[in-house]
Amino acid sequence: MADAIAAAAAKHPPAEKVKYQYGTAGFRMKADILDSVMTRCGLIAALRSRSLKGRWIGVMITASHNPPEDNGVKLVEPMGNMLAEDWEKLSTQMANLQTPEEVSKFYHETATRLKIDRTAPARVVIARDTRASGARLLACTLEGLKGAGAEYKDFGFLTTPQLHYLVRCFNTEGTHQEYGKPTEVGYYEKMGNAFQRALKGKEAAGSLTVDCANGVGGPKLTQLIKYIPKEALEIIVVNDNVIKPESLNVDCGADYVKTNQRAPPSSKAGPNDRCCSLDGDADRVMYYFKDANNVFHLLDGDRIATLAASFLGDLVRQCGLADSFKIGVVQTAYANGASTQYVERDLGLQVVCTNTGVKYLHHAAEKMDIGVYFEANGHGTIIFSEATLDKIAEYEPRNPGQAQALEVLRACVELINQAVGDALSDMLLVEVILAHKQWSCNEWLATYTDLPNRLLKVKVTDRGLFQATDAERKLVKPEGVQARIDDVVKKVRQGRSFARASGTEDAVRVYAEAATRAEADDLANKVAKIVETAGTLP
Ligand SMILES: CC(=O)N[C@H]1[C@@H](OP(=O)(O)O)O[C@H](CO)[C@@H](O)[C@@H]1O
Ligand SMILES: [Mg+2]
Repeated sequence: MADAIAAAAAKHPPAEKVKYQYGTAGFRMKADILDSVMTRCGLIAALRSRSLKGRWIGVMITASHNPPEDNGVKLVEPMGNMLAEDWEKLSTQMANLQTPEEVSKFYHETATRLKIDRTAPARVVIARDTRASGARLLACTLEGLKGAGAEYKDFGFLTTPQLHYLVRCFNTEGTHQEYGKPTEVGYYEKMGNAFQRALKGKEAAGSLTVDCANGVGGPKLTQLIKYIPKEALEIIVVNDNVIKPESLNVDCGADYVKTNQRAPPSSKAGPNDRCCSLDGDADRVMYYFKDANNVFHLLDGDRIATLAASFLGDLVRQCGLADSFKIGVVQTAYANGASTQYVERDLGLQVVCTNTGVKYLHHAAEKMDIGVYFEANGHGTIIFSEATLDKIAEYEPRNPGQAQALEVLRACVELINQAVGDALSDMLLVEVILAHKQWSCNEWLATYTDLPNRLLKVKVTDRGLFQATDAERKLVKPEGVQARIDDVVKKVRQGRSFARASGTEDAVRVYAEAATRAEADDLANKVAKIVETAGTLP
């Protein structure tokens, strides 16, 4: 075994002078320096599975919304969650070892230290997005899996959330928590059925145009549509060209729409046409439309969270279960202040703010009966605690009104991907809610008015100097910087601003919002200046 591991690692030596890091979203960088990382992730995935006595672990090869020449890999825990933090560290250590012998030694020493039975079965589910480098990187990963003697199932092309779904299905098969059929078709059937049940005869008003970022979401949505009757919802698929992987995320997709605050230039949507954009691996979704005056409006993750929280709140009340569960909303500091206020004051629900990165939001949501969590950029989902799920399953309605609401609630539980944020599932949920409320995007937009805001990136000598606290809303280091930021913020009406080091890019991000566009821009620029001065070493 030791030799097989070293032999696998020997096939792909690491790139010289590169420091690899399992970051917020796994390893993500230029695809041409990832070969060694993939083989070693294969080894780590096998070891992780052995540490859990052969439960299935997922490996997803993707770089999400990054440019086409990038790629990456993330590992998935048995219930479809993100990799445990101590295993992120082990992955980083493994990726940075130089020789095959060191890799083999590290594998065995880790197994001994963590008391992992090296003869236990190792089982891994693997899939990839549509990037050109994916086939090569898959082969590198398989070498690691074979080197470690793992059993694996290669599902070819999948969206990231589909892979998470499969992992959870395999690990819950035959238990009372059975999540679904562990096949790609099983995913479509589950979504399609739940969508129709949740609609309960309601119809979406007008069609929905979906920009698939020229990524894996395109062909997968085309499959999913076969399970959705056209009378219930007409979906128009655009930017689904996966034959040209160099067009992935280029001038389209959720990140383009969010960053540029505009529709993809290729969009042919007319006034009031409901549109949304997925990202490259279909775990983020952004809604938007142009109003009658051709003004563009974005309905981002905050909007999806508020829409879902208000709908679920209504359903729970209609079921007669209002006193049984507390619904909470989890946001990051990037959530628009108007959305936070809307949830707390208008919906009367609790809001928790966490660090940036979905794993933090997910963990906070796990502590709630029903936890709605979304990043402003459109990544999120809703999770129900086990006690909540049991109660919903066992509850006996007392009248026809309650029975109706309960059916919709149960269908929504099925429709929502409990494992991870899923653009296709989130999108269908939004469609269900709009159909029930008989709302167009205009009514959705009218629930509250976003505060004008600005997000800037500041280059500094060492972003490690910037240390934040209080869900990253305050800087503790460099000393004195927060006081200077507070000083400029307090002069601005409805002003709020913070700076934090990015976890994925070499920069410090500055966010500001205020009563008017001019004030928000001015505040962002002032805070950026403070950061730049503090972060530039003489
Ligand atoms: C402001 C912002 O959008 N930050 C993004 C970005 O993190 P940073 O740590 O800000 O670079 O990438 C993360 C991973 O995709 C995503 O979870 C997060 O929301
Ligand atoms: Mg993504």
